[in-house]
Amino acid sequence: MKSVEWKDQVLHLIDQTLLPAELKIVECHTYQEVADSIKTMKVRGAPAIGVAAAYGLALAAIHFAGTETGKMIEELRRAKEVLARTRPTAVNLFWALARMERVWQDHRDKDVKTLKAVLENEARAIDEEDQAMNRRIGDFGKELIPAKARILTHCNAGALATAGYGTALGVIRAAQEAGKEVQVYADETRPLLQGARLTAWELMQDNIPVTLITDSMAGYLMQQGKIDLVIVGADRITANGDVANKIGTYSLAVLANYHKIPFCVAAPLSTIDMDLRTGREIPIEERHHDEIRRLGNLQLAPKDVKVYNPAFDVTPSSLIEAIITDQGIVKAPYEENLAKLFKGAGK
Ligand SMILES: CSC[C@H]1O[C@H](OP(=O)(O)O)[C@H](O)[C@@H]1O
Repeated sequence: MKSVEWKDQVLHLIDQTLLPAELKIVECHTYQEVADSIKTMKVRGAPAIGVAAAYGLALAAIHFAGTETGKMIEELRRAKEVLARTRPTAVNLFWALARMERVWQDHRDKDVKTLKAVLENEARAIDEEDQAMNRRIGDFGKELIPAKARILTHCNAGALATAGYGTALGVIRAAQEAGKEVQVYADETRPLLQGARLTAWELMQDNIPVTLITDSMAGYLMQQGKIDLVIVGADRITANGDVANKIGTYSLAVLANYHKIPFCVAAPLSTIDMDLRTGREIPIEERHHDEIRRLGNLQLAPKDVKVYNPAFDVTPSSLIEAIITDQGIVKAPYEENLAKLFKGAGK
């Protein structure tokens, strides 16, 4: 399953706002259409957002009509600003944009045709590398999964949230592929229901046993001894191991800690922001109030009720058992061990 697919210089996206009722592919021919798809959550999930943005810049390059490289770079800078303003929390977006900018800076003395080609190739590389990273995350992470495991996950950190295979769901896939007996509890993940709409759908496509629960049930399942492990994705991890992820993640981490259940995070290195020392510095996206007041056409609350709608929260590294990355499993002390990981990866 490819949430983002580059075919004939057009970006094809699964419109995730329509799942599970409808599997519809939308085409993006311009970087503006990519930016709109990110803002409106047609494509979502930190790695998928980064890959889509990279292809957005490839589209900006391909559709540049001029002949001067300098003018083309000006257009690319404009496209980068538009894409950077779509969503503030997932660092993969800014990581991908910065990587694409390094490519056009390194080739600023080349002709327009060459620059178009190298940028398209770089976006493809980011796509392919993300898929490979997720497989490695799965390979490392499956070692943490017991032979028979009841796993709780939050939101969607699967193939739909990445270039393929998934991060948290990639670990679950790899564990099942290794013959482990996994059973997943997916909480619905209000307000946009990525768990109910996307994770439940995605796991059922792969015949991975999944039970849907409401967000408020997680504590009760833990209290009943029905959860062996919690595993989630991430949108940004800071140098000390604090993790920004979908709103509700912090609550799960506190509950898991209270019940002495391992709480693990799966993410590629492109989600780790070593420029931020702690989670307090992570910009948290606040989304439209109607996402809470309404559910599609259903008015759930008074039209003018006051709303607070942060899309993410920050889990302190003290509540995290392990961060599973494409370069290996990291445990506390996170500041020291994440720095070692980056050094080892030559980053
Ligand atoms: C594999 S990272 C997925 C990450 O992104 C989700 O947020 P959103 O659906 O708003 O893009 C959520 O935080 C997931 O854990």
